[in-house]
Amino acid sequence: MPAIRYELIKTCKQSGARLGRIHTPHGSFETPVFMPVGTQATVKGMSPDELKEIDAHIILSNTYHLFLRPGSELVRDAGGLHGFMNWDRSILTDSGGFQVFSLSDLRDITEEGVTFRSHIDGSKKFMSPEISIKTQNDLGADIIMAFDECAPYPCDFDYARKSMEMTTRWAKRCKQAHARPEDQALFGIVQGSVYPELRKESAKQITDLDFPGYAVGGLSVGEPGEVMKEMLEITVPLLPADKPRYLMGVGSPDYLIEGVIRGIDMFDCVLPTRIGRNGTVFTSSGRIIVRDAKYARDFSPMDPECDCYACRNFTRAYIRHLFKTGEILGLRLATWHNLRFLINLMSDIRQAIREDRLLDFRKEFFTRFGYPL
Ligand SMILES: N#Cc1ccc(CCNc2nc3cc4nc(N)[nH]c(=O)c4cc3[nH]2)cc1
Ligand SMILES: [Zn+2]
Repeated sequence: MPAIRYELIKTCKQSGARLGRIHTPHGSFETPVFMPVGTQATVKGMSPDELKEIDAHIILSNTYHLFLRPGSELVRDAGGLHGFMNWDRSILTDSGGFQVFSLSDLRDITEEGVTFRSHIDGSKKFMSPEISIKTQNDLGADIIMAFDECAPYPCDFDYARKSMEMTTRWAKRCKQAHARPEDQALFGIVQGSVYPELRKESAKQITDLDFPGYAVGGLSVGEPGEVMKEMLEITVPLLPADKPRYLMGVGSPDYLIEGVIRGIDMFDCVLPTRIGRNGTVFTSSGRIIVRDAKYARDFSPMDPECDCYACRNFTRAYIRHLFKTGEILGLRLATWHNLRFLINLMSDIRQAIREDRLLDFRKEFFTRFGYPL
């Protein structure tokens, strides 16, 4: 009995996008879905009850951070991530590959694994496919990710090829090391940088290993948006239609819509929570920097069309005041709203798929939000 089951409900006649449902040991949820990021076993500024209030059904946490602090054995002994953070819905953990490359320095990558210095205290650490999987087995997430190398952008073809082939060898080692495939679904990750031939090869090599779901990695790393879309158009059709497809690190409204149109079911990104903490919020007519002086006497909600707690109870003037005075509630309300905005966007996208009008929805949304068509 596999740990998760993907149910394909409908394909949009206008765009080819999919409406689905993923069933996990901690509940099921509709797709396409946006996953709030809770890097260190907490979505910054949000309690589990508040995440449920905004209708979040799956959150992401990071192996790299929890491996360094507090350590996966402590989390295991606390009842895994679900017990430790008291979240009884679904969790996905990233494998640490990307974070090692993006957060720590003094790295040494070998076939065996990666030696790096902790970004916390500079101490020398080592992570391998086996250590990543053992850590994720301890953390107990419903969906875990293969330990991969996310090639830097840009990189030359030869580096990308060598890196992609090592990621495939590492993926095999992850499958072998995985202790509980019936409880935790291990997703493979397709690499290949921005080279079509390598993307096709990686998709074949990774899908030949037969995982319960697949991620498109190596994107949202600084490449032009057009290149990301091209890589999706090449890669996604090579992934099995009866398994979830997850685009890692993507979360701006335009690329959520573009990714769904190209067959992606799952997304995660720190964008809504990170820019929220800096006072930038989404509204139906584009982003606003709510801490700007122009909102000092603006007694309207952040987004008049939003149903969230922050927009129903507070004004831009008040939230600007909270940011200007460094009050924690400001960060929380902006985070709360940005997450609810993206969760509502995914709900609108799912409804557009049901009604076979996702391309029309894109046009309407891009026009109102101020994106170029
Ligand atoms: N604010 C903000 C903000 C900060 C960073 C980003 C880029 C996130 N992009 C990204 N995350 C990723 C995670 C990943 N994890 C793994 N294991 N492998 C990847 O190739 C990978 C690729 C990614 N690309 C986007 C927005
Ligand atoms: Zn709101």
